[in-house]
Amino acid sequence: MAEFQEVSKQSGLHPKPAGLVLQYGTAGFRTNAKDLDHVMFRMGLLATLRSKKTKATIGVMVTASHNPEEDNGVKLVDPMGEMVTPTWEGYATQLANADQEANVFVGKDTRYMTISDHPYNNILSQAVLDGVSALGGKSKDYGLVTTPQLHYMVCCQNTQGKYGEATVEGYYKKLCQAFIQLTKNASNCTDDQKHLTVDGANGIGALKVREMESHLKKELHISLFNDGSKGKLNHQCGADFVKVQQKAPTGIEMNPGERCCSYDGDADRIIYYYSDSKGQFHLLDGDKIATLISTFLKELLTQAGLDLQIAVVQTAYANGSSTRYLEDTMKVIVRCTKTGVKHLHHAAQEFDIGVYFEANGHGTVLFSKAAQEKIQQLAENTGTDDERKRAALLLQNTVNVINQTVGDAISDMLLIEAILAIKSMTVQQWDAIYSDLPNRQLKVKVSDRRVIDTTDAERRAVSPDGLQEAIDGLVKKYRQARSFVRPSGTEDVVRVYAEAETQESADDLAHEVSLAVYRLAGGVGGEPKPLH
Ligand SMILES: CC(=O)N[C@H]1[C@@H](OP(=O)(O)O)O[C@H](CO)[C@@H](O)[C@@H]1O
Ligand SMILES: [Mg+2]
Repeated sequence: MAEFQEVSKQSGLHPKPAGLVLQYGTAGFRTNAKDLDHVMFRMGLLATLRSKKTKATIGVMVTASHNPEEDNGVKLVDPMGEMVTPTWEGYATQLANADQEANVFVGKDTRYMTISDHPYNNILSQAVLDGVSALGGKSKDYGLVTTPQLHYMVCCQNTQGKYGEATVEGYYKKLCQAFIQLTKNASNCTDDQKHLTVDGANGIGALKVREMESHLKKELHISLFNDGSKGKLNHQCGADFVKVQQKAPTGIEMNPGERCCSYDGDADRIIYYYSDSKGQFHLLDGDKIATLISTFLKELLTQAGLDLQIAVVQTAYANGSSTRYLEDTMKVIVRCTKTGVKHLHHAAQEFDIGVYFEANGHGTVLFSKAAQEKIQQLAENTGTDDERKRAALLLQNTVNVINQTVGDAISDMLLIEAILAIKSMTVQQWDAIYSDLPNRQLKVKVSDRRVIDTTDAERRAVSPDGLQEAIDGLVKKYRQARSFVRPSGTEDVVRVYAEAETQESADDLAHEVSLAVYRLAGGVGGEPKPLH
């Protein structure tokens, strides 16, 4: 805290001359010495930040080398003595030229609010706001919002309102209007079709979906459970619990055949499920969602006569059946990236339409600028024939119901509900598009998980020696089997994934691969135990 106040106070003592713009050149900033005071101060700040980032000492050299005596300059030196990386040259230019107009939007979820009167989340977001103001930035505190809502606000702001209005009301209006326009195309939609059970994970998503309800004009009837009024955040509920445990969350009432969905704690993931008449639980994960959405989009593109390339981006955790269905039956391009949304998002940007979902239910759809323009032209062109126009309008509203900035449980839910309504599809029919291969995920503790290095989008291990050969040998024993291991990026474990023709085979394979990891990659604690 103290240093930020100091920064703020000090910053006023080193004002930037009005209108002066300098560029980080080949060798740093260089100009007449009288114009460099603010640059020096700010490069001090930048060097401090870079030092913290690299956990190393950073050099600042004040010199103008061979320039005339009245000039001076400054260069930043990176940890290994090399010049500061080019990306940071850009930051340096921006910081030196900043008219103190940093603008930061801050939001928070409901975390800790369930602990009686504990003000933790206020303290934390206030610390962020203080940090921004200490560096002279402007900020806007959105208070309680979902993660994707905050992403949406930032995008609205930086597109000068083209993406939408940067308010929570604006978000509801845009998404719900698009949803209502879409569902107008659902003829004879029954009350059963309009009903959805939502598990809010006792988090921010519950609050926000309730806030949004009036905008839906009764086109969707939501029964909300785990709304935070009594249960604990993410405890025995929420998207991650449902996906990993492959069972229904506690705290909800499920009737056979009824569609249910779960959000996660900050509402950027969604998972669907239902239980059949025999009480058997069925999960519809991110792969099923990606398949439903891409099927819908592909049909609309054909009807609209639009030649746009559509791709689905997955990770190694995608069920093998989903990949096969997408490639062989739907004939769409499928890409596999490393785990982590930033990788999927990046890959999806390369296509006219990129549908990306992690199996755990985090995902969205990206439309290139050109694709959006083509759709809009067709929708607005008066000469377009009726069928093409209808499809183009549906595509346009689909674009609007989607939060393209990031995976968004609420937006994804509205899109899925609209698709099911338009196609008059039950959750069972959706589930029957393809059958998941039984699968199992396990974790193995090792002394240093970095000994495992992978390649081919994490599907093959290149170290330690012998591990991949061992996995290959085990996989051969089972039908329709696949398995891979990778160090988690968020927990101190090695994750093991296996799928096979039967649940028993998937479980056995996962166990045997866990043993191989334990033996070859420095397992700690007791040996992994068989599941049966
Ligand atoms: C198998 C799995 O679900 N992994 C998750 C998990 O990453 P790991 O690196 O596997 O710990 O957390 C990530 C961040 O939330 C999420 O993007 C990812 O999908
Ligand atoms: Mg989340």
